[in-house]
Amino acid sequence: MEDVSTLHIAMFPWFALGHITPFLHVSNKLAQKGHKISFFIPTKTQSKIDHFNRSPHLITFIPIAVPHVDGLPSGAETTSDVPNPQLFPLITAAMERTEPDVEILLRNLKPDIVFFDFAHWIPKLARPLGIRTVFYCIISPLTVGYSYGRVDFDDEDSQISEQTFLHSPPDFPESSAMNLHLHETRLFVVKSKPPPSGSGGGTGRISLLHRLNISLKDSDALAFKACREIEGPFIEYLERKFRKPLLLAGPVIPEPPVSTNLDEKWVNFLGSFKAGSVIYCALGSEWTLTKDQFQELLLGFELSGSPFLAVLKPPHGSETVEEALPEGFGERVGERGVVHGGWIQQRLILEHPSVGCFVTHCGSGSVMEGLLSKCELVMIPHEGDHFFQARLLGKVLEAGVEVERAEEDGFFTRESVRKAVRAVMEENDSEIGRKIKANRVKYRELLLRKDLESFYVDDFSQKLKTLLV
Ligand SMILES: C[C@@H]1O[C@H](OP(=O)(O)OP(=O)(O)OC[C@H]2O[C@@H](n3ccc(=O)[nH]c3=O)[C@H](O)[C@@H]2O)[C@H](O)[C@H](O)[C@H]1O
Repeated sequence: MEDVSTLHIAMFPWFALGHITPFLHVSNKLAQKGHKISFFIPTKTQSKIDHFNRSPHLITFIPIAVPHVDGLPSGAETTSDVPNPQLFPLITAAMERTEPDVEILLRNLKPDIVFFDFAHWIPKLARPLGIRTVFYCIISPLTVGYSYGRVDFDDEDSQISEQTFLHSPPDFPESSAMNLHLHETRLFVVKSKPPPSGSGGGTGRISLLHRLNISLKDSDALAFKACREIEGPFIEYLERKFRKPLLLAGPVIPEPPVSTNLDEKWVNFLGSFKAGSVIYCALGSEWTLTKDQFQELLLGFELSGSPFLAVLKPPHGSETVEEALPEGFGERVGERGVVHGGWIQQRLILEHPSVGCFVTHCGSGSVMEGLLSKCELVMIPHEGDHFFQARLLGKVLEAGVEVERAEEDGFFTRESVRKAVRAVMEENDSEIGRKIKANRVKYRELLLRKDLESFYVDDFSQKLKTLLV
């Protein structure tokens, strides 16, 4: 019988840094168990993540040439290389065109297993080659459980509307807490419909949710970056839905940053405030606010009375964050607040003792970093999985507060921002605040438990081996 003491695993994540990076984090954990990894990566993108590779002797990057698709900026490889989300379908189309190269690589490299996510055609390529396929999902089981099976993609007449997504499936855990708001459902409608023609053609015109459904159905096994201690009921829900192995990689806590040096500018700024007093706000790598929401958010921080550091892209229609600031804002907040338009060392900022509150869009990376920090959490979810992460943190785990928004258009006001921030920062003054703080401490301790991560990585590694038997 074949020796399965260690495996050769190929990784083929969706061409977005929010996916490539967590695929590399799980590769690091698997390499610690001795598994060899061939990591398929768009050629120029490799330099952006090289520094996360903790086991270069076991993790080899395999460059993938990304074909040009009309309408994409020259050289664009991932979603972070395009100026707006309307161009994401073109990235999808470019990924589809790598299929012949991926097939040759799989044939030549002969891995035991391939991990993939949105490239729904991987099982079809891999099966004849005797390679097992794992749909590795960096978005939560909760999100997948809520979204799966809502639309019959084989029925061309299937009607898709906001109502399709408004309520949880019948037997869904915590169903009333999970129901989406009307403004949130629209995004799911968009993600259910094929992108418009002129989006690269071919299978690039399969909707994102359709892709997800095919991947879930056709793969040999499902695997999630998740743990039962946090998402138990939702994991059990998926186990009931899919009669195939469901593996858990655990929280997959990224290794600490190599550099321990926070830029001096931020050391000086944060160092001038007392412990736990500063609000840090960042909305991930993809979200650009409208100008009025950009201003409401900042006015909310101003009203809160706390010092703040807001890391935001210039809003739509503005070249810089400075030109978009509310009238008289700089004079009023003075040294108390900074609005920064560039990239920042988020993990180091969150570790700074002066930072007491993290206002997050609930991207999966930021949620984990927030839970691992000592900060209180305020959630302003932006899309897809963010909504569910926000409900999970706010309503199920009761470990943070979500900013209230208008049902119809999702608009949040300065007052709703102020209210959420004050609720967590003055936790000692209210029963709800005290409960949230206690829960946040509980989940931080849980995630930092040494045996939690090692249990999941060991178990994940073992169960992957059984897929070969
Ligand atoms: C497809 C989508 O990718 C999304 O990525 P996004 O960048 O929005 O958010 P994070 O996962 O928090 O990832 C953002 C990452 O960037 C880091 N960072 C951010 C801003 C900054 O100034 N400096 C930093 O170091 C941050 O620390 C985090 O690790 C999400 O996954 C989402 O769940 C998924 O659906």
